[in-house]
Amino acid sequence: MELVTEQKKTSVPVLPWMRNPIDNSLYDECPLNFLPFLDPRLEAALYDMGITSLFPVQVAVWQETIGPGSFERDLCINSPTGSGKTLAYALPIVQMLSTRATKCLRALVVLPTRDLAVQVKEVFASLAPAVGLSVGLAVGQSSIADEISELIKKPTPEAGICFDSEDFSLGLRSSVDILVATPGRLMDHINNTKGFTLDHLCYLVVDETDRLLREAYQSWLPTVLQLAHANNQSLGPVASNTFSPTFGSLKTIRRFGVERGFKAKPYPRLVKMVLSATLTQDPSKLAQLDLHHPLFLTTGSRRYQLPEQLKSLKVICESKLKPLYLLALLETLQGEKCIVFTSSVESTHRLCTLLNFFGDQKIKIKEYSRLQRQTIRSKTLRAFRAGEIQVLVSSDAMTRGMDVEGVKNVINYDMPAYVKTYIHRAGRTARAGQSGCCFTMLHKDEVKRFKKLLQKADNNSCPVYSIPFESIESLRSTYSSALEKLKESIESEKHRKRRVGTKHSTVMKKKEKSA
Ligand SMILES: Nc1ncnc2c1ncn2[C@@H]1O[C@H](COP(=O)(O)OP(=O)(O)OP(=O)(O)O)[C@@H](O)[C@H]1O
Repeated sequence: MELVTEQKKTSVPVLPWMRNPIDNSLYDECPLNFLPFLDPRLEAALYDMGITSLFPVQVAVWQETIGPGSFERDLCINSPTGSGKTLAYALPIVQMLSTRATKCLRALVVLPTRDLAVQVKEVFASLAPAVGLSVGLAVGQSSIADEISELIKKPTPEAGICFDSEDFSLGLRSSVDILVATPGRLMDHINNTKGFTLDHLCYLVVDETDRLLREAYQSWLPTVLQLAHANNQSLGPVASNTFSPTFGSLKTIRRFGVERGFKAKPYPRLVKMVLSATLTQDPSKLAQLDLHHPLFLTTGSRRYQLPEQLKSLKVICESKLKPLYLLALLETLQGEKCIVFTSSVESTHRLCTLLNFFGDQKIKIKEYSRLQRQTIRSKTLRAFRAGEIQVLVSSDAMTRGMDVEGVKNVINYDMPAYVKTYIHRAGRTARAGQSGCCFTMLHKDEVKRFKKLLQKADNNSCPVYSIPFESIESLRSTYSSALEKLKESIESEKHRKRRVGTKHSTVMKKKEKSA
């Protein structure tokens, strides 16, 4: 079995352009006042964000975009969690678009989840207004009608002039220069929103690429590429004067990429930037992105890299006493901000309910999972950011990309099944050069498997973190009553669900009858 896996691993070819990457770690941090070509308005906006220098990956990307690289190649960026990938793409895109005279949708950033998109939009929103650009969000946070009115500007009818509906839709324009979207809502707008067009798109960012490529999401990627490609052709040297009547004399000039082996003939293209802390190397997956002469930027020589300031620790415990070990561990962490990961939404709910039945807690513990409504999730996240909640028990909804200041610890209540999951979960701490700990709770039978998993992230150091025996003993007396309460709570939830289900089906039957 092992042998087969090994053979499989070695038989996957690494794409030639991935063999000689640029190493981000060879760059030093660069103070803003030394960064070449940085627009002074953006420099001021960065200072306002509390940023005084750029991190290595940001300097490397700046070189390849605004610097001598000049956006000539598509960029594939593999860089550890918390290393600052968002600003690495946001800053050059905003700077490039700062000279645009007319508003239309030029940059599209796609992310896998709503919370992540909201977070990234905030980074753009801290920069873009400084140079007169607007940023929109298409994630389904508000109603589609509200979203459309944020994204599309209607023509203002002049006094005495009456538009018929066709004229009216011709006058629709984008209200935003940059759009941050999740694939589902993006497709809704592509398919249904009048005036929404990718005709003028110059930059496409696919963040958390490996996650987004795993899911087809109504073929969002081929659709975006096809729409952009169709426009590329209409923007070709011959047809470069043919533009959508919507924009009158407005011309969209894309970057002119020079394809090697293409007789150095320039042609307009959509610039792509794809990023992850665990970027796929699978040629068939990367082929979906249709990259132009891609340049690979990675950090260090290893495929996967954990943040430098991250300490990995393991807690060995008996399965049936695991909640007690967790509580005792949380006690030793003394209310520091902490995320506890479980393997499913159901176990997240059960564990969080159980922990709260222990009573007499000095720390506030809340659940965060896809089972919950978005409004509840957003409220929980806000409270966690504000420090009103100290512990989040989370399913993998929190695993990728989420950036919450001051998270000191991550606890894997259930051992992650894959190294990529370990990397993304652990990466919620030790961000932006800060220190942090990732504890993994293991039964002794899991220790060997976990060691192998960590080795894939080149981590051979994961000492045991001991929980004092007395701490466990002191919790035992409340354990059985907490378990009893959990059982009752789950039962009553089941009843409630059944009642709601019956009520719903009675209403449906009545409706059918009256129809
Ligand atoms: N140049 C900088 N100076 C100080 N802080 C920075 C800088 N760049 C980014 N940060 C901060 O670092 C944190 C991590 O950044 P970001 O979320 O972009 O990381 P990431 O590489 O995308 O991580 P992940 O892979 O987990 O998504 C954020 O809080 C961000 O504000």
